[in-house]
Amino acid sequence: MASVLIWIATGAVARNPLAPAVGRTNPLGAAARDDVAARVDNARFHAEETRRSEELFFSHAARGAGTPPARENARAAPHAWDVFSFSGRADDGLDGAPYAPFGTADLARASREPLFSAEECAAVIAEAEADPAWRGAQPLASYASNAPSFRPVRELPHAHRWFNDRLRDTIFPAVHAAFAADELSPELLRCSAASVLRYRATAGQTHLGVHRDGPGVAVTIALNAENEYDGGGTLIEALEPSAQPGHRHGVLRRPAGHVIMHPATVRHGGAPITRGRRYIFVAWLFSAPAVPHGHISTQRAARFLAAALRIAPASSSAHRQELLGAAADGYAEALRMGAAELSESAHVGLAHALLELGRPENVPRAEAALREALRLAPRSESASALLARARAAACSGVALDPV
Ligand SMILES: O=C(O)CCC(=O)C(=O)O
Ligand SMILES: [Fe+2]
Repeated sequence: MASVLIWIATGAVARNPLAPAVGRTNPLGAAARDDVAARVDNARFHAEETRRSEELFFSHAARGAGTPPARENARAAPHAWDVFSFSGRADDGLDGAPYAPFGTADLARASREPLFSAEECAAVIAEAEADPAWRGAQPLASYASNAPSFRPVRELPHAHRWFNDRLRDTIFPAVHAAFAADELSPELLRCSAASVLRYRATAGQTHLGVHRDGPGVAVTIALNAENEYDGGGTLIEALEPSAQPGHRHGVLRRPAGHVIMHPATVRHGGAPITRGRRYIFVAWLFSAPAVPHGHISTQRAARFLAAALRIAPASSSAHRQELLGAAADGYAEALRMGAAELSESAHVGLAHALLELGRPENVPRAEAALREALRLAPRSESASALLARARAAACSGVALDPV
Protein backbone atom coordinates (compact mmCIF):
# COMPACT_ATOMS: atom_id res chain seq x y z
CA MET A 1 0.00 0.00 0.00
CA ALA A 2 2.83 2.24 -0.91
CA SER A 3 0.75 5.23 -1.68
CA VAL A 4 -1.57 5.11 1.26
CA LEU A 5 -0.62 7.17 4.23
CA ILE A 6 -0.11 4.38 6.67
CA TRP A 7 2.54 4.65 9.29
CA ILE A 8 3.64 1.10 9.52
CA ALA A 9 5.66 -0.36 12.23
CA THR A 10 5.48 2.71 14.26
CA GLY A 11 2.11 3.47 15.67
CA ALA A 12 2.29 7.04 14.40
CA VAL A 13 -1.39 6.67 13.73
CA ALA A 14 -1.96 4.81 16.94
CA ARG A 15 -5.33 6.45 17.44
CA ASN A 16 -8.22 5.17 15.43
CA PRO A 17 -9.87 7.97 13.45
CA LEU A 18 -13.14 6.18 14.00
CA ALA A 19 -12.75 6.77 17.71
CA PRO A 20 -15.18 9.71 17.88
CA ALA A 21 -17.89 7.38 16.60
CA VAL A 22 -17.28 4.69 19.20
CA GLY A 23 -20.25 4.19 21.44
CA ARG A 24 -22.82 5.25 18.88
CA THR A 25 -25.23 2.55 17.89
CA ASN A 26 -24.24 2.89 14.26
CA PRO A 27 -20.54 3.69 13.83
CA LEU A 28 -21.24 4.70 10.26
CA GLY A 29 -23.50 7.45 11.50
CA ALA A 30 -20.50 9.74 11.44
CA ALA A 31 -19.61 8.89 7.83
CA ALA A 32 -21.79 11.25 5.88
CA ARG A 33 -21.06 14.53 7.56
CA ASP A 34 -20.74 18.02 6.26
CA ASP A 35 -17.38 19.72 6.05
CA VAL A 36 -18.01 21.92 9.06
CA ALA A 37 -18.71 18.86 11.19
CA ALA A 38 -15.68 17.16 9.68
CA ARG A 39 -13.44 20.06 10.64
CA VAL A 40 -14.77 20.05 14.18
CA ASP A 41 -14.19 16.30 14.48
CA ASN A 42 -10.72 16.58 12.96
CA ALA A 43 -9.74 19.40 15.29
CA ARG A 44 -10.91 17.35 18.26
CA PHE A 45 -8.97 14.35 17.01
CA HIS A 46 -5.84 16.44 16.51
CA ALA A 47 -6.15 17.96 19.99
CA GLU A 48 -6.37 14.44 21.45
CA GLU A 49 -3.32 13.33 19.47
CA THR A 50 -1.41 16.36 20.67
CA ARG A 51 -2.35 15.68 24.28
CA ARG A 52 -1.37 12.03 23.91
CA SER A 53 2.00 13.00 22.44
CA GLU A 54 2.60 15.42 25.31
CA GLU A 55 1.98 12.61 27.80
CA LEU A 56 4.45 10.32 26.11
CA PHE A 57 7.19 12.62 24.89
CA PHE A 58 8.99 15.76 25.92
CA SER A 59 7.38 18.99 24.77
CA HIS A 60 7.79 22.59 25.81
CA ALA A 61 4.06 22.70 26.53
CA ALA A 62 4.36 20.00 29.15
CA ARG A 63 7.54 21.31 30.69
CA GLY A 64 5.78 24.11 32.52
CA ALA A 65 6.65 27.76 32.71
CA GLY A 66 9.69 28.67 34.73
CA THR A 67 11.51 25.35 34.40
CA PRO A 68 15.16 26.14 33.72
CA PRO A 69 16.14 25.13 30.19
CA ALA A 70 18.71 22.56 31.33
CA ARG A 71 21.35 21.84 28.66
CA GLU A 72 19.10 23.61 26.19
CA ASN A 73 20.68 23.72 22.77
CA ALA A 74 23.83 22.10 24.12
CA ARG A 75 24.17 19.86 21.10
CA ALA A 76 21.96 21.40 18.52
CA ALA A 77 23.96 24.29 17.31
CA PRO A 78 25.30 24.83 14.75
CA HIS A 79 25.35 21.59 12.88
CA ALA A 80 26.02 21.61 9.22
CA TRP A 81 23.55 19.79 7.03
CA ASP A 82 23.74 18.52 3.49
CA VAL A 83 20.72 20.03 1.81
CA PHE A 84 18.65 18.21 -0.82
CA SER A 85 16.14 20.18 -2.84
CA PHE A 86 12.90 19.57 -4.68
CA SER A 87 13.28 19.57 -8.44
CA GLY A 88 10.87 22.46 -8.80
CA ARG A 89 9.07 20.62 -11.59
CA ALA A 90 5.66 20.08 -10.12
CA ASP A 91 4.73 17.88 -13.06
CA ASP A 92 7.56 15.39 -12.63
CA GLY A 93 5.41 13.71 -10.04
CA LEU A 94 8.30 12.70 -7.87
CA ASP A 95 7.52 15.19 -5.20
CA GLY A 96 8.17 18.05 -7.53
CA ALA A 97 6.80 20.59 -5.10
CA PRO A 98 7.17 21.06 -1.35
CA TYR A 99 4.26 21.08 1.08
CA ALA A 100 3.70 23.89 3.57
CA PRO A 101 5.58 24.87 5.69
CA PHE A 102 8.50 23.49 3.73
CA GLY A 103 10.39 25.26 0.96
CA THR A 104 11.99 24.09 -2.26
CA ALA A 105 15.25 23.26 -0.44
CA ASP A 106 13.48 21.07 2.08
CA LEU A 107 13.38 17.71 0.34
CA ALA A 108 15.85 16.23 2.82
CA ARG A 109 18.69 17.06 5.19
CA ALA A 110 21.60 14.86 6.23
CA SER A 111 23.99 15.82 9.02
CA ARG A 112 27.65 16.40 8.20
CA GLU A 113 28.71 15.63 11.79
CA PRO A 114 27.18 13.13 14.19
CA LEU A 115 24.64 14.55 16.61
CA PHE A 116 24.88 11.53 18.90
CA SER A 117 27.82 9.48 20.17
CA ALA A 118 28.41 5.89 19.09
CA GLU A 119 28.04 4.92 22.78
CA GLU A 120 24.57 6.35 23.22
CA CYS A 121 23.46 4.74 19.94
CA ALA A 122 24.88 1.38 21.08
CA ALA A 123 23.00 1.70 24.39
CA VAL A 124 19.69 2.09 22.53
CA ILE A 125 20.39 -1.03 20.46
CA ALA A 126 21.46 -3.00 23.55
CA GLU A 127 18.25 -2.18 25.40
CA ALA A 128 16.10 -3.06 22.39
CA GLU A 129 17.94 -6.36 21.91
CA ALA A 130 17.89 -7.30 25.61
CA ASP A 131 14.25 -8.30 25.29
CA PRO A 132 13.24 -10.19 22.14
CA ALA A 133 9.81 -8.55 21.89
CA TRP A 134 10.37 -7.07 18.45
CA ARG A 135 7.27 -6.51 16.37
CA GLY A 136 6.53 -7.09 12.73
CA ALA A 137 5.09 -4.61 10.29
CA GLN A 138 1.41 -4.68 9.42
CA PRO A 139 1.14 -7.59 7.01
CA LEU A 140 -1.64 -5.79 5.13
CA ALA A 141 0.64 -3.06 3.87
CA SER A 142 2.08 -4.48 0.64
CA TYR A 143 5.04 -2.15 0.73
CA ALA A 144 5.93 -3.66 4.09
CA SER A 145 6.34 -7.29 3.02
CA ASN A 146 10.09 -7.36 3.69
CA ALA A 147 9.97 -4.70 6.35
CA PRO A 148 12.24 -4.38 9.36
CA SER A 149 10.96 -5.31 12.78
CA PHE A 150 10.57 -2.55 15.30
CA ARG A 151 10.26 -1.62 18.95
CA PRO A 152 8.32 1.48 20.01
CA VAL A 153 10.56 3.57 22.23
CA ARG A 154 7.86 3.80 24.90
CA GLU A 155 8.60 0.13 25.65
CA LEU A 156 12.28 0.86 26.29
CA PRO A 157 12.56 2.85 29.55
CA HIS A 158 16.20 3.96 29.19
CA ALA A 159 15.90 4.81 25.52
CA HIS A 160 12.65 6.63 26.22
CA ARG A 161 14.32 8.85 28.83
CA TRP A 162 17.33 9.37 26.57
CA PHE A 163 15.07 10.30 23.66
CA ASN A 164 13.02 12.78 25.69
CA ASP A 165 16.22 14.55 26.79
CA ARG A 166 17.49 14.61 23.23
CA LEU A 167 14.19 15.95 21.89
CA ARG A 168 14.70 18.92 24.17
CA ASP A 169 18.39 19.60 23.77
CA THR A 170 19.13 18.31 20.27
CA ILE A 171 16.32 17.19 18.01
CA PHE A 172 13.74 19.98 18.30
CA PRO A 173 16.42 22.70 17.98
CA ALA A 174 18.07 20.85 15.09
CA VAL A 175 14.80 20.52 13.16
CA HIS A 176 14.09 24.18 13.61
CA ALA A 177 17.63 25.17 12.62
CA ALA A 178 17.60 22.93 9.55
CA PHE A 179 14.17 23.82 8.18
CA ALA A 180 13.93 27.42 9.39
CA ALA A 181 10.11 27.54 9.45
CA ASP A 182 8.26 29.33 12.25
CA GLU A 183 5.77 26.45 12.38
CA LEU A 184 8.65 24.14 13.32
CA SER A 185 9.96 26.13 16.28
CA PRO A 186 10.88 23.97 19.29
CA GLU A 187 7.93 25.30 21.32
CA LEU A 188 5.47 24.08 18.69
CA LEU A 189 7.05 20.73 17.85
CA ARG A 190 5.62 17.52 19.24
CA CYS A 191 6.54 13.88 18.70
CA SER A 192 3.77 11.55 17.59
CA ALA A 193 5.74 8.31 17.73
CA ALA A 194 9.26 6.93 17.77
CA SER A 195 10.65 3.46 17.23
CA VAL A 196 13.87 1.52 16.92
CA LEU A 197 13.91 -0.35 13.60
CA ARG A 198 16.03 -3.39 12.81
CA TYR A 199 16.70 -4.55 9.24
CA ARG A 200 18.16 -8.06 9.20
CA ALA A 201 19.36 -9.62 5.95
CA THR A 202 19.30 -13.22 7.17
CA ALA A 203 15.68 -12.87 8.28
CA GLY A 204 14.56 -11.42 4.95
CA GLN A 205 13.80 -8.11 6.67
CA THR A 206 15.68 -6.22 4.04
CA HIS A 207 13.79 -3.10 3.01
CA LEU A 208 10.80 -0.85 3.33
CA GLY A 209 8.92 0.05 0.16
CA VAL A 210 8.31 3.63 -0.88
CA HIS A 211 5.62 5.27 1.20
CA ARG A 212 4.62 8.51 2.82
CA ASP A 213 4.28 9.20 6.52
CA GLY A 214 3.24 12.35 8.11
CA PRO A 215 2.51 15.12 7.87
CA GLY A 216 5.40 16.68 9.74
CA VAL A 217 9.09 15.80 9.85
CA ALA A 218 10.61 12.32 9.89
CA VAL A 219 13.88 12.18 11.82
CA THR A 220 16.03 9.10 11.25
CA ILE A 221 19.08 8.47 13.44
CA ALA A 222 21.61 5.90 12.20
CA LEU A 223 22.34 3.71 15.24
CA ASN A 224 25.04 1.34 14.03
CA ALA A 225 28.21 1.54 11.96
CA GLU A 226 27.95 1.55 8.19
CA ASN A 227 30.33 -1.42 7.88
CA GLU A 228 27.86 -3.65 9.74
CA TYR A 229 25.63 -3.87 6.67
CA ASP A 230 25.74 -3.68 2.88
CA GLY A 231 23.16 -1.59 1.07
CA GLY A 232 20.56 0.12 3.20
CA GLY A 233 19.90 3.78 3.80
CA THR A 234 16.97 6.13 3.44
CA LEU A 235 15.68 6.20 -0.12
CA ILE A 236 14.18 9.53 -1.20
CA GLU A 237 12.35 8.78 -4.45
CA ALA A 238 12.57 12.32 -5.79
CA LEU A 239 16.35 12.24 -5.44
CA GLU A 240 16.84 9.17 -7.63
CA PRO A 241 17.22 11.01 -10.96
CA SER A 242 18.83 14.01 -9.30
CA ALA A 243 22.40 15.18 -9.83
CA GLN A 244 22.65 16.66 -6.34
CA PRO A 245 25.80 15.35 -4.60
CA GLY A 246 25.70 13.39 -1.34
CA HIS A 247 23.43 10.52 -2.32
CA ARG A 248 23.65 7.39 -4.45
CA HIS A 249 20.62 6.65 -6.60
CA GLY A 250 18.46 8.58 -4.19
CA VAL A 251 19.78 6.80 -1.09
CA LEU A 252 21.12 8.74 1.89
CA ARG A 253 23.43 6.63 4.01
CA ARG A 254 25.29 7.98 7.01
CA PRO A 255 27.50 6.67 9.88
CA ALA A 256 26.21 5.99 13.40
CA GLY A 257 25.01 9.05 15.29
CA HIS A 258 24.16 10.95 12.11
CA VAL A 259 20.68 12.20 11.34
CA ILE A 260 18.59 12.29 8.17
CA MET A 261 15.48 14.45 8.21
CA HIS A 262 12.80 15.03 5.61
CA PRO A 263 9.22 16.16 5.37
CA ALA A 264 7.49 12.93 6.36
CA THR A 265 5.12 13.17 3.39
CA VAL A 266 7.81 12.95 0.70
CA ARG A 267 7.86 9.52 -0.93
CA HIS A 268 10.62 7.57 0.77
CA GLY A 269 11.59 4.11 1.95
CA GLY A 270 14.32 1.94 3.41
CA ALA A 271 16.78 0.80 0.72
CA PRO A 272 17.46 -2.97 0.65
CA ILE A 273 20.29 -4.39 2.73
CA THR A 274 22.13 -7.41 1.35
CA ARG A 275 24.22 -8.25 4.40
CA GLY A 276 24.18 -7.70 8.15
CA ARG A 277 21.88 -5.58 10.26
CA ARG A 278 20.93 -1.97 10.06
CA TYR A 279 19.49 -0.27 13.14
CA ILE A 280 17.84 3.12 13.00
CA PHE A 281 15.83 5.24 15.37
CA VAL A 282 12.91 6.95 13.65
CA ALA A 283 10.85 9.75 15.19
CA TRP A 284 7.88 11.52 13.64
CA LEU A 285 7.40 15.13 14.65
CA PHE A 286 4.53 17.50 13.97
CA SER A 287 3.63 21.09 14.63
CA ALA A 288 0.95 21.39 17.34
CA PRO A 289 -1.13 24.30 15.99
CA ALA A 290 -1.73 22.96 12.48
CA VAL A 291 -4.70 20.59 12.17
CA PRO A 292 -3.89 18.35 9.18
CA HIS A 293 -7.48 18.08 7.97
CA GLY A 294 -6.78 16.34 4.68
CA HIS A 295 -4.62 13.79 6.39
CA ILE A 296 -6.98 13.02 9.27
CA SER A 297 -9.93 12.65 6.90
CA THR A 298 -7.86 10.34 4.68
CA GLN A 299 -6.96 8.15 7.63
CA ARG A 300 -10.58 7.93 8.67
CA ALA A 301 -11.66 6.90 5.18
CA ALA A 302 -8.83 4.34 5.08
CA ARG A 303 -10.25 2.71 8.20
CA PHE A 304 -13.62 2.27 6.51
CA LEU A 305 -11.96 0.81 3.43
CA ALA A 306 -9.79 -1.55 5.47
CA ALA A 307 -12.83 -2.74 7.42
CA ALA A 308 -14.71 -3.36 4.16
CA LEU A 309 -11.81 -5.31 2.64
CA ARG A 310 -11.78 -7.64 5.62
CA ILE A 311 -15.25 -8.85 4.57
CA ALA A 312 -15.24 -11.38 1.72
CA PRO A 313 -16.75 -9.81 -1.43
CA ALA A 314 -18.54 -13.04 -2.23
CA SER A 315 -20.62 -12.69 0.91
CA SER A 316 -22.48 -9.78 -0.77
CA SER A 317 -22.70 -8.30 2.67
CA ALA A 318 -24.74 -5.13 2.97
CA HIS A 319 -22.36 -4.01 5.69
CA ARG A 320 -19.45 -4.32 3.27
CA GLN A 321 -21.24 -2.09 0.76
CA GLU A 322 -22.08 0.36 3.53
CA LEU A 323 -18.45 0.53 4.62
CA LEU A 324 -17.32 1.04 1.01
CA GLY A 325 -19.82 3.86 0.61
CA ALA A 326 -18.53 5.45 3.81
CA ALA A 327 -14.96 5.08 2.54
CA ALA A 328 -15.78 6.72 -0.81
CA ASP A 329 -17.56 9.59 0.98
CA GLY A 330 -14.64 9.88 3.38
CA TYR A 331 -12.02 10.09 0.63
CA ALA A 332 -14.11 12.66 -1.22
CA GLU A 333 -14.24 14.66 2.01
CA ALA A 334 -10.47 14.32 2.41
CA LEU A 335 -9.94 15.70 -1.08
CA ARG A 336 -12.16 18.69 -0.27
CA MET A 337 -9.99 19.16 2.85
CA GLY A 338 -6.82 19.44 0.76
CA ALA A 339 -5.53 15.87 1.01
CA ALA A 340 -4.10 15.98 -2.52
CA GLU A 341 -1.62 18.64 -1.46
CA LEU A 342 0.06 16.02 0.71
CA SER A 343 -0.40 12.82 -1.18
CA GLU A 344 -2.05 10.83 -3.94
CA SER A 345 -3.54 8.54 -1.27
CA ALA A 346 -7.04 10.01 -1.16
CA HIS A 347 -7.38 9.68 -4.96
CA VAL A 348 -6.18 6.07 -4.82
CA GLY A 349 -8.43 5.26 -1.88
CA LEU A 350 -11.45 6.85 -3.54
CA ALA A 351 -10.88 4.81 -6.68
CA HIS A 352 -10.34 1.64 -4.71
CA ALA A 353 -13.58 2.07 -2.77
CA LEU A 354 -15.50 2.88 -5.96
CA LEU A 355 -14.14 -0.17 -7.77
CA GLU A 356 -14.88 -2.46 -4.84
CA LEU A 357 -18.47 -1.24 -4.85
CA GLY A 358 -18.69 -3.08 -8.16
CA ARG A 359 -21.04 -0.72 -10.01
CA PRO A 360 -20.11 0.01 -13.63
CA GLU A 361 -21.36 3.58 -13.38
CA ASN A 362 -18.58 4.32 -10.85
CA VAL A 363 -15.77 3.28 -13.18
CA PRO A 364 -15.25 6.62 -14.97
CA ARG A 365 -14.98 8.47 -11.65
CA ALA A 366 -12.50 5.87 -10.39
CA GLU A 367 -10.44 6.22 -13.56
CA ALA A 368 -10.36 9.99 -13.25
CA ALA A 369 -9.20 9.72 -9.63
CA LEU A 370 -6.44 7.31 -10.62
CA ARG A 371 -5.23 9.52 -13.45
CA GLU A 372 -4.95 12.33 -10.95
CA ALA A 373 -3.11 10.04 -8.49
CA LEU A 374 -0.61 9.12 -11.21
CA ARG A 375 -0.10 12.75 -12.09
CA LEU A 376 0.89 13.34 -8.46
CA ALA A 377 2.93 10.14 -8.15
CA PRO A 378 3.68 8.42 -11.47
CA ARG A 379 5.44 5.57 -9.69
CA SER A 380 2.54 4.71 -7.42
CA GLU A 381 2.15 0.97 -7.87
CA SER A 382 -1.27 0.83 -6.25
CA ALA A 383 -2.58 3.55 -8.57
CA SER A 384 -1.23 1.74 -11.66
CA ALA A 385 -2.66 -1.60 -10.57
CA LEU A 386 -6.07 -0.10 -9.86
CA LEU A 387 -6.09 1.78 -13.16
CA ALA A 388 -5.46 -1.46 -15.03
CA ARG A 389 -8.36 -3.00 -13.14
CA ALA A 390 -10.63 -0.06 -13.87
CA ARG A 391 -9.81 -0.22 -17.59
CA ALA A 392 -10.48 -3.94 -17.70
CA ALA A 393 -13.81 -3.33 -15.99
CA ALA A 394 -14.69 -0.53 -18.39
CA CYS A 395 -13.98 -2.80 -21.36
CA SER A 396 -15.95 -5.72 -20.04
CA GLY A 397 -18.89 -3.44 -19.27
CA VAL A 398 -20.07 -5.74 -16.52
CA ALA A 399 -19.94 -5.56 -12.76
CA LEU A 400 -16.42 -5.78 -11.49
CA ASP A 401 -14.78 -8.91 -10.31
CA PRO A 402 -13.63 -8.67 -6.75
CA VAL A 403 -9.86 -8.58 -6.30
O1 LIG B 1 15.01 2.86 6.66
C1 LIG B 1 14.80 4.08 6.53
O2 LIG B 1 15.72 4.89 6.54
C2 LIG B 1 13.37 4.57 6.36
C3 LIG B 1 12.45 4.16 7.48
C4 LIG B 1 11.05 4.67 7.28
O3 LIG B 1 10.73 5.28 6.31
C5 LIG B 1 9.99 4.44 8.27
O4 LIG B 1 10.24 3.75 9.28
O5 LIG B 1 8.86 4.94 8.08
FE1 LIG C 1 8.80 6.28 6.59
